[in-house]
Amino acid sequence: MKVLVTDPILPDGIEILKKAGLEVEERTGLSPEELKEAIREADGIIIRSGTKLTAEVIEAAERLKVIARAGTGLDNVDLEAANRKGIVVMNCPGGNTNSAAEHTLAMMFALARNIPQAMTSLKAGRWERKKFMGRELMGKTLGIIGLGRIGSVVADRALGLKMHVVAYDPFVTPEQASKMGVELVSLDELYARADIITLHVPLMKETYHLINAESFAKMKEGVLLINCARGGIVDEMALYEAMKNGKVAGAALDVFEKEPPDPDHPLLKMENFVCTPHLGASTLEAQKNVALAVATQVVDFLVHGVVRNAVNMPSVSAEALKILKPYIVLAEKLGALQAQLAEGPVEEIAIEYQGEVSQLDTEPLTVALIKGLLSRALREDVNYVNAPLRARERGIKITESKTETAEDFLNLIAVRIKFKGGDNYVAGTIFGKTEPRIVQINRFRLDALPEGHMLYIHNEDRPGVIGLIGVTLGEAGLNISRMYVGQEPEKRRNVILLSVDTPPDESVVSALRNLPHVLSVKPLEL
Ligand SMILES: NC(=O)c1ccc[n+]([C@@H]2O[C@H](COP(=O)([O-])OP(=O)(O)OC[C@H]3O[C@@H](n4cnc5c(N)ncnc54)[C@H](O)[C@@H]3O)[C@@H](O)[C@H]2O)c1
Ligand SMILES: O=C(O)CC[C@@H](O)C(=O)O
Repeated sequence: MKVLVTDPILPDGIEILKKAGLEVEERTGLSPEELKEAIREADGIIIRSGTKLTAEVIEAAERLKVIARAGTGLDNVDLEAANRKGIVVMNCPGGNTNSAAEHTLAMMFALARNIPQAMTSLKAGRWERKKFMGRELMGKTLGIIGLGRIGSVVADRALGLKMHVVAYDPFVTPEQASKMGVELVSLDELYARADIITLHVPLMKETYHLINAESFAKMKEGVLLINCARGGIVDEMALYEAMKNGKVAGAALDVFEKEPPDPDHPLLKMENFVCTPHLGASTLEAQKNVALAVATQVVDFLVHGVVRNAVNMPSVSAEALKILKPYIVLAEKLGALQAQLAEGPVEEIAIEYQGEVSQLDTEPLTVALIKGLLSRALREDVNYVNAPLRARERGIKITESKTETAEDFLNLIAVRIKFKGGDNYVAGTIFGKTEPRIVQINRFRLDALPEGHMLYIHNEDRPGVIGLIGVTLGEAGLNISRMYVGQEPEKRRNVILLSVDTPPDESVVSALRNLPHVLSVKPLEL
């Protein structure tokens, strides 16, 4: 398998890929056209912020299975296009958190003490001590927008500088914030109170131009602004205006809406504007962390099938996968069984996890079950990434419930589906630690290994029917490897589930259907 690396990552990471037997193609600085060509044959791609994976580029990939970001931000990847193609998208959060937080602090000091400007002036032969009067950080209020990984490290370090820290983050509780020593406030209150504002939110629809002319109007006179998160969160022209009219006394940007910014960008001409070319993660430590992390994740996924830090499918660690794997297999087979039993388009799937399995992370099992069900109709167009999306697109309602105990079994996955015109119930369990079994199909209780070519037969409970079925299959050269027979006494009906070594063709199925007392025959593939 081939991994394309289109932004520089440290050799330590490349080594890990090669040692795992992956072919590595390092090609940086590609044009969009060159990227489309290079990605065509890749099984995985590793990127940083320099590569834009647009829908058009992703569409050009013919066997791509994973997009891995050596870093955090995924705003340069068209996630929807990746979802549509069933490509796993993963990042390496955490590896550059400290570096990005320290860069933010460096920017804060640079702004507060005019370090870049003073240095430029001195290097130009001037000695301007009066001009570069600074301000202390101690006692000032720092407003953090986005109290996630980086925001909280910045908060911790700022508290060490004896600053007051207020933060706005709608997804953090006041209790969580207060444990960090941070006061959670509304965005307007943050604008009103902060002497310095720093941004640590991802760039999304909701955060695009979050800082705009209206927000500057609500800020304190002489506020300092720092953005080491993503370009586009700040409306750069509004910032320019706010700096020109003195509302913002200084601003520091590590990131720009367009990278690199045009050389005549008006902010670059402002003296109180400090900037770096997207260096937040550019430390040896962070680059080593992300190179090792991204390479290990890609190897884990391409070579061992283990998914970590994926943003578009449930992530499962290697340890968890060992426990979950048999249930994933069972869930997928239950989905496939339901798809083949359904006599109309599926409208609803209700999954109940009972007993031991209810204590596990069942999200991957639900995804596997949906995949098993939809694979019958959509084949290669559905996988673990896009299965829930495909189900939603088809208007299928999915519900999941859990009960701690399972009657008669240690663990049970029960699935009822509603389709146009009826419903079906199937349930399965894991025997021992790894053996999947189907234990119920509607009211028929059984103990069947869900594997290979099977026939699901309803017949009237009369002597000789099973014999006739055996003879018909034997005459067609089909060997029965397993057979499960159950009764529905009140209707005097039998249900037979049998496994055959080779798939029965249509003539055999129709011969079985024509046998006396046989009511229905359904071939199944599990
Ligand atoms: N400059 C660099 O080189 C560099 C390096 C690393 C990360 N980053 C960027 O820094 C940003 C933060 O990274 P992180 O690892 O801390 O991410 P994170 O996911 O840990 O934290 C983001 C926080 O933002 C909050 N949030 C989301 N929407 C919000 C909104 N509308 N208002 C307020 N808060 C909101 C979330 O609840 C979360 O707590 C990302 O954009 C990332 O790409 C930049
Ligand atoms: O690739 C980089 O150096 C930038 C990384 C950073 O922006 C991130 O989001 O992790």
